[in-house]
Amino acid sequence: MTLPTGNKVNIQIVAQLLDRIQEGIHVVDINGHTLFYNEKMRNLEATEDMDLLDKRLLDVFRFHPDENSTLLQVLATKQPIINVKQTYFNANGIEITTLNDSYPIIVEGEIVGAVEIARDVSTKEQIMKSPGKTVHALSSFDHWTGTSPLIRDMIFEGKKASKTNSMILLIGEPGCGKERLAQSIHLERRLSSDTFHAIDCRSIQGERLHEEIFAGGGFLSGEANGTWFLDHLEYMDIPIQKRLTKELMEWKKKHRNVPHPLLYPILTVSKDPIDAIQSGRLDKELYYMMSDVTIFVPSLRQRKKDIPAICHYFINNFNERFQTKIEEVSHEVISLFTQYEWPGNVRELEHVIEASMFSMGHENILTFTHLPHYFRLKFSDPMSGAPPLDGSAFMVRKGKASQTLDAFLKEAESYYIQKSLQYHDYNITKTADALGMSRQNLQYRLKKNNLSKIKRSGTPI
Ligand SMILES: Nc1ncnc2c1ncn2[C@@H]1O[C@H](COP(=O)(O)OP(=O)(O)OP(=O)(O)O)[C@@H](O)[C@H]1O
Repeated sequence: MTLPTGNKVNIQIVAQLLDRIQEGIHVVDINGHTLFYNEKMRNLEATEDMDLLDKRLLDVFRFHPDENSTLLQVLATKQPIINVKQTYFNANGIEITTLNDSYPIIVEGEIVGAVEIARDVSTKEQIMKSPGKTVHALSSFDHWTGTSPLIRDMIFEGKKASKTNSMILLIGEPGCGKERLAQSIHLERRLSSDTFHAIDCRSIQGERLHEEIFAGGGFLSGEANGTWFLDHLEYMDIPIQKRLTKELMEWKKKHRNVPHPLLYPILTVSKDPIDAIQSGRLDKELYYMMSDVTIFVPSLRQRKKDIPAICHYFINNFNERFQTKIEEVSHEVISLFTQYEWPGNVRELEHVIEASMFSMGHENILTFTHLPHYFRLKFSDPMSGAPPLDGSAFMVRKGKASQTLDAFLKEAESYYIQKSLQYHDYNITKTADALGMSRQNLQYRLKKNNLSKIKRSGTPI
């Protein structure tokens, strides 16, 4: 049978082809509205379950640390922007690093839109940040920051588990401290530091992972000793999970009554295991076999009370590393941190503190203005008295009849101008430049949208 032809069919063919490739593709029209978003981009941003048509403007607002959206810049300058590295936390709290190329789309000499091509380099980035598998500076239970009941329970469970020889399953969201807990259990068992081996199934897959686990010297080779920390099982291919289940069952039978086994497996899942089983990412047998001793590591949002102590801990660490003398985080920032949901958990907080301290001069108190731009955009300046700018507030309103497109676009314009002003520290010239309009035009729109009184702490615009 020959392929049917026609524009509609051609578009479908191209869309299906683009869904099969390993680069994320995002195409916007001249107004910055999303026209196309391929499968890989949805995976990267963890937006698989979202109706992107409802999220168009939020896609456009996906600003990254210290950078404006490259797609919007290409629309404004009509010039390609190549090889821009962007690191951010996606909707599932996973840290993603991409290398992006953005190009204008030109039709008959006119720019009609822009395309972003994102190469996922997260795995390489993680390997560069943590070379080698053996960790030397391990954290013990004495170094856990936080006193909230959930953390105290977790430490209690961790110490209890370390008195057994059982295999241990840790469940918790990305960045909440599962590896840190595994290290503490390892040290509590009085095993030597250099026998803590970590295998991250997120960065090692296929044949290599198979070798790490089953080949000579590997985890289940019978020659290994110490703690084997097998991280993110839900990323392991199902056939490897099935083989692992069989071999771990054997291991359990053999070691049930051995007082000092050579091997202590600690495994992790960073998703709800029942969801992971239902979505075909976790083998049911493996889960039931390894869940005799299960410890839940709380997310940061479940223990917000610990945020000030964790900030203090990171400030001390980075002071030592950067030779700085930052003393504290302002009350306003602590209050914003407490409102925020932290999808990337303690690791995300660590990144925010690190980036903020990097941007500080001789000040000794970390305030709102030091926070990374992408993070500030999530809130309004606590000093300005303006209400927080929440995209969903105008995008989705329960119980409100749908409005005309015209009314919606007016609201969207007002929202976007406010966001841009905030991003550019309320500087009219920079905001007008970024929006691709003259100062006069921006001032007219501020007036029209009743925004001319918006200002940053005491500075009239
Ligand atoms: N209670 C804590 N006090 C201080 N630092 C912490 C605490 N919990 C976690 N961290 C730090 O947060 C970062 C993330 O922790 P860790 O790597 O253990 O998380 P994880 O749950 O294993 O993450 P992932 O699932 O992404 O591998 C590390 O730098 C760790 O040292």
